[in-house]
Amino acid sequence: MALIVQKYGGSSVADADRIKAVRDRIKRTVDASNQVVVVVSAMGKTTDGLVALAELVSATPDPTLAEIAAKEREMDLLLATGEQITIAALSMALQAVGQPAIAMNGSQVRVVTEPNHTRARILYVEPEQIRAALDLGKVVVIAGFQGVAIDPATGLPSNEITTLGRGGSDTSAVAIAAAINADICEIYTDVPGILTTDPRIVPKAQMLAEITCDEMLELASLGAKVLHPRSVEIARNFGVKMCVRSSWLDDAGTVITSPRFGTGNLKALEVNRFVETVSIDYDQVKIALLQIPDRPGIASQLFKSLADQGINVDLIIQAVQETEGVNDIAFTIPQKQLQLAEVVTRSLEIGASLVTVDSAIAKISIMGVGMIGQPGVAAQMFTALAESGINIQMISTSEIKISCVIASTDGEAAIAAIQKTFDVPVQSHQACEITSEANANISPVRGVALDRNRARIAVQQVPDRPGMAAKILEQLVEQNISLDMIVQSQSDRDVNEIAFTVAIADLAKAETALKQYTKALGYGEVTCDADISKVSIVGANMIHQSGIAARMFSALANSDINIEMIATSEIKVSCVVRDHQAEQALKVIHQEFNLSGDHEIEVPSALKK
Ligand SMILES: Nc1ncnc2c1ncn2[C@@H]1O[C@H](COP(=O)(O)OP(=O)(O)O)[C@@H](O)[C@H]1O
Ligand SMILES: N[C@@H](CC(=O)OP(=O)(O)O)C(=O)O
Repeated sequence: MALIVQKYGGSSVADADRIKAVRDRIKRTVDASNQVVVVVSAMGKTTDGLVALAELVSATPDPTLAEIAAKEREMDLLLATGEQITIAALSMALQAVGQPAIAMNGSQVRVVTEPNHTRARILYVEPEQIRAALDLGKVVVIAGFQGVAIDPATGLPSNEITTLGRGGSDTSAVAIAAAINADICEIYTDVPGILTTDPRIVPKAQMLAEITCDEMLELASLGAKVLHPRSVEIARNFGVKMCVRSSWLDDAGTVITSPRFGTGNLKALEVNRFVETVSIDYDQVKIALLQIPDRPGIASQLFKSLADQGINVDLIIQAVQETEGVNDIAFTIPQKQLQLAEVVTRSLEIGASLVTVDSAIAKISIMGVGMIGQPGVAAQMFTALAESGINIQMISTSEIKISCVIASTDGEAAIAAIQKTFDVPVQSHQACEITSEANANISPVRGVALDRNRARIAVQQVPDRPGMAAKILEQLVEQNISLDMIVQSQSDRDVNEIAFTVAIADLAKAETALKQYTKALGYGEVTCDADISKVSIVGANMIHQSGIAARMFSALANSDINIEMIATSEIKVSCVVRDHQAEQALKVIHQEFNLSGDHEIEVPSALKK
């Protein structure tokens, strides 16, 4: 007998017929001698409807931060009703066919969360009531996406309802699976599994039989909404076996593979150690091209020429410039390839006003899956460096890694400062091999993701001195705003631009918070742009092959799509493009890496509209 958690998303329980179909699958699973815990989302687009209702009755122009915060408690009460409808209906449906079942909402189970409304993290899940109901032969049907806040004064659960953030019921399911030590957590949705990209945009996207947690984390956090990234993080930390399947089909789906056994603390499910290691790499040189024309094809020409010479580019950063029509691009490469890279870069006629080379640099990185959605971690890192008087020259972030380029003479002090702040071991840096034979056959790009829910904020004329990045981020951390793709441009002046992307929903709050401190912190204009999208490629094997980013940039350039921001990590490359070109961007990149299969994927919930 296996203990199985099955999660059904909104599309799988959208109406009475779908609820009955789900009921039948659950019954079959129980009849095959398994114990089943079911986690469900709100029916269809119910949550969207509730959000729209809140907007209709309470929207105010230019809300203050206090007004935004005041609404969040009621918002949670409202949104939590969606899942409550589904649990009651599904439990009744099961009982009607003779299957004992009990419906429980997040506070009845005691899915205990931080006291943060609208995006609470799960602290722990009490397993006792679930186990007791299972022992009575019942199917336990639990509302996903919601919990009950801890009371910080007593350390006990309060009566305050919280929600986990949009898409959060995958996270509820995996957290519950970890807490009850389930054999597997199955995520049922409207596609056959994880595909190379969203089949609603590229119908011939291909199924992946397996995907690693690391790849899935990046894909999910870069916009593949099929899984909530925090659910993958918990699966990885706790060694929860996980798969994604269609609730319309009996196909096996995609298995999410985890490289290690779980070591997490069940009393701090989503608030484990955020940062796992720190590493420093002195074998890097920074090349910056300043004030190059902002038009399609520039990045592609540059990185293609470097790739043609076998130069393995590590960090690439392209940031926004205060001057219209020009950009700065900076990148790092291994020391031994400097001479060649310099010749290539200087011989290109792409109109850079200046090419600078700095070989006295080091790249310091912190890593950890727990960093996802934790706005405070980057700020803590930048503060640790600032307090030691260390200036950050370049920043690049991914969901699970933050890298800063600093002067190599600051290397030891930087490691000491970060170890003190995060209490983490130093991981020796492993230089990456260029195209090893063993890896040559595995596709370097496994998936392409699009995130249309992001907006870009650029803070201009930031004084180039220690502590500025940290101070800027702290304003956002205070508002609990998660940001990603933080890029700080290289500059020949004594000011930098710091740009990042935030969820569109957080844009007004972020803008208000940052504008409040313009004078006090001495930076220039804060500009916001909600008309952008982020398109990314992901693949664990990318690091072993040079020229992958160049191919992505070329595909975009050939379609006349301008790249407005670039950020890379070992396993992903992300580009910001204009929103109206976003789908086209995704399609041409998917095609460039030959990711399409030979038949079209059906998305049953999309057909119904
Ligand atoms: N790489 C991908 N693989 C599979 N589905 C994807 C991918 N990227 C985006 N999607 C989208 O995710 C959708 C499933 O997520 P979601 O709508 O949240 O499902 P549910 O209703 O089950 O919670 C799919 O219908 C598909 O359009
Ligand atoms: N109903 C919530 C939670 C959720 O996870 O939904 P779904 O599984 O349908 O993405 C939302 O729409 O955000």
